[in-house]
Amino acid sequence: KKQQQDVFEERYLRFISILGKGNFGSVELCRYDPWGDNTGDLVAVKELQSNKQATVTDFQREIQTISSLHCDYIVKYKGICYSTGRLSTKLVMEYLPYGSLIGYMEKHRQNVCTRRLLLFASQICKGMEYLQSMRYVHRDLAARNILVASDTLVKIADFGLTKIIPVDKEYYRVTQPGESPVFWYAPESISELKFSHKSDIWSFGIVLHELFSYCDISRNPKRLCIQKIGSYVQSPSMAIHLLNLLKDNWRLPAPSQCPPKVHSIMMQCWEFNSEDRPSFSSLQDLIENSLLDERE
Ligand SMILES: C[C@H](Nc1nc(-c2c[nH]c3ncc(Cl)cc23)ncc1F)C(=O)NCC(F)(F)F
Repeated sequence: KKQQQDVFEERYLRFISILGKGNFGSVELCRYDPWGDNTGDLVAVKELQSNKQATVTDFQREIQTISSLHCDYIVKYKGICYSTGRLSTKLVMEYLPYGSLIGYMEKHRQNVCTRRLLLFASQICKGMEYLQSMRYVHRDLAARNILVASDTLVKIADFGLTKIIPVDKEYYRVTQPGESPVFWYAPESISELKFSHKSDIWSFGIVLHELFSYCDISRNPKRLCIQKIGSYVQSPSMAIHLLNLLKDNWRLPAPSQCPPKVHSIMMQCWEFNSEDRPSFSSLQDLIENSLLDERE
């Protein structure tokens, strides 16, 4: 069942640095160096922080999910490492040296043009189209979960909240509200905890807004919503306030210098009724069409 290259021996995993902390795990930069001469590959190793049973099964599901995905626009699974000491499993993935999209934008925003933003958008859309073809709902699509592989390639990562849509249904209903901030959630996810390909589309619209805001922290979705609602409001009533705003047809304001066609794509992703939202394949065409405009 586990091909040989899937198993990484812990004694050859050399810790280098902490890359970041996710929902319930942390990701470390390591070198897998069986020859002990620093010629081994750099890898990203995710391990569970807390060993609460719920998260162990969630982590097993995350490993199951990412190991089943084979797409240029999704971070690659490399294998697992059975940590004897910690009695835990570690997830070994490819290491993307350009880091998170948010960090990349902070550093390079001056020379990222509209065409490159649209290229990144179209790659995320292709990754999501593939995910949908496997009947997965990501449920946490956000710029913080996009990695940069090179100046011209981004990949979707972090499948900690990803679920499979049952064959007889169009959506997945979670039992308790998740950790992910509601500012990326479709209305039906806030009000009924329903997640579907169409709720991923809503989140894609939010990611488009983040891209065209160059992931500027001062204008991120959470900040803009809280400014509108009032910072005195605490969650969970924050969710209700946001839901009422969305019902009243308030939406995130267009980012400055955002091409009108791109803003119109965001607005289509943010149709209140999920069936009025575009599919990832039609989104692909809308983005390619905007890309053509940018060429003229
Ligand atoms: C918790 C971890 N956080 C971070 N990871 C990296 C990173 C660089 N290069 C990487 N290569 C492979 C991986 Cl899996 C991560 C990184 N950089 C900064 C981080 F804060 C993470 O997984 N974040 C989700 C996502 F990967 F989508 F960004």
